[in-house]
Amino acid sequence: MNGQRLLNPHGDAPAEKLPLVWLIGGSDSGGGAGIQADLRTVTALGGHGCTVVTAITAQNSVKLNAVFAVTPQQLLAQLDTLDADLPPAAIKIGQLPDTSIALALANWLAHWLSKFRSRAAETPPVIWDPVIYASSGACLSELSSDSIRQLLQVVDILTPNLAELSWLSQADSIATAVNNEQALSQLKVLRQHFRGDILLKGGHSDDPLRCTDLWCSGPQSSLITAPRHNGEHNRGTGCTLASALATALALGFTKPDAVTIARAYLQQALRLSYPTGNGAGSLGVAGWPRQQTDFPLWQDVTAPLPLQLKFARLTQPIGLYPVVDDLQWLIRLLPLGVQTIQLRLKNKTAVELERQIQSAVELCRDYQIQLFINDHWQLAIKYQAFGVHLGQEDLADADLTAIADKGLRLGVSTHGYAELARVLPLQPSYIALGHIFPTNTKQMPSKPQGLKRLQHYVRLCATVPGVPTVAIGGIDERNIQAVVQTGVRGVAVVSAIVAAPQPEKALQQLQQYCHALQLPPGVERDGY
Ligand SMILES: Cc1ncc(COP(=O)(O)OP(=O)(O)O)c(N)n1
Ligand SMILES: Cc1ncsc1CCOP(=O)(O)O
Repeated sequence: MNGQRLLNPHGDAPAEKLPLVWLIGGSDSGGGAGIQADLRTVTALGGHGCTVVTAITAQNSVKLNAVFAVTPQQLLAQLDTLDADLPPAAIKIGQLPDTSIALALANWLAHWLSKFRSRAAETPPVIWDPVIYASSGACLSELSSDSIRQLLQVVDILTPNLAELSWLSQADSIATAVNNEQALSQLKVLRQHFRGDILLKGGHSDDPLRCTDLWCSGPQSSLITAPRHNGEHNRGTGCTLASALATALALGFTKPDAVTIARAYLQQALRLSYPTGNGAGSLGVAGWPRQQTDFPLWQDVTAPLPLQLKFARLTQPIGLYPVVDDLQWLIRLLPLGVQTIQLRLKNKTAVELERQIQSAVELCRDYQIQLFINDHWQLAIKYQAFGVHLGQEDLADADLTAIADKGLRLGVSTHGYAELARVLPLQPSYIALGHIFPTNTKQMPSKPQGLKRLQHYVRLCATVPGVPTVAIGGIDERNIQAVVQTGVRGVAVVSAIVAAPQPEKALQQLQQYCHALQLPPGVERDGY
């Protein structure tokens, strides 16, 4: 070691406390699964794991020889001790060897969580990976239905596989896929006594090519698909997925983003898996997932995107990208050397909308400027605009096939990993990443992403050739340099130009910081 400390993948201040993740589960003497796999995962993703051991298992890569449950007293001593000094940002539960341990944990957590609720404080998310069988097939958990019901009262996210779903819903058969009738009816039964979210894992489904999981959160269901990894060294996949999920939640990611990160982390770990003994080996450990090929495809069950379409590419670098709400702005700003601009018309009459879009297209054609029309894709097609900018919700309603077939470019808004996993495979003409800083221009349902996350998103998108990135939200002359340094190809601004005392001057000043955006690296030569 050269004395340097490892950096948290999502922070550059190693002296800061890392988010704590409590790992409640069994020890695997072989080191492939259980608390050993959990600890590796939490560390790799930038958290600090604390352990509450529920059982000692004697296992190697071939066989499970014995399970020794701790006593409820030993369990409670560990929980109380951690609670006194090391408060968790998330809790992951794995193996619960018997009913007495499950009940002791459920009661302890119910009491502990009620203290948060009485202060109206947010509770740390509790994730339960309900392991019943080791991958060798040996039984790890024998729980009464009453203890399962009590546990489900204190759990926020459940991560069963198909066998565990059948166990939890007391069905007499195991479904063969996460979204067939059998699985859906078992989920319905489970949801009668579980209020939280479910990540149903499809690793044991009958699809030889893909591994598809189902994320059920409130009324929304999404399919999360990745190529199936057919290697034999796959001990601890469930533990790794659930502890990655807990860590991403502890780091402050939204649930869909945390699920996406966890799935990408697992895919990367499977790709890097290695042999240990004579049986199934262990998963590799490699830190924050960065390659798009490790990220799953995220699809809404009801509105999957048509991924076979080919959108036209940009013809110039994006550069400084003003987003304006009236044609008058185009007339003022176009002569100043803008390469890309967006007309984001809100609250206009139908007649005015059409008039402005038609004039804007003609004007930008004269100046050879890349004009994106926000939302109004029918009018953009009608007047042959350079491109359309759509939000995530708009994607389901718009005729993407017509946009692609008519040669219009497509820009898409994203607000995190799950949305990126949804739209990166679509290969739009650019991807907007927002909002980076607080903004007063638009009420945002999400939190600002900040520069660190922006940097991660930019690097991830850079692994998909020809899809440049644009940063948006709260960008002004105080922070634009730092934004440009993340490697984004465009910087979209609204108020820093249109609310400036001298908009033309503000635009020219901001442009000066964007020179680096004019020099696209070789990989993007086929399309900016
Ligand atoms: C470059 C760029 N990024 C994001 C947005 C936001 O678009 P959308 O999600 O469609 O929301 P509204 O603009 O309609 O409020 C954008 N317009 N441009
Ligand atoms: C439309 C939009 N989408 C995400 S943030 C944003 C507003 C950006 O405006 P500003 O540059 O004034 O923060």
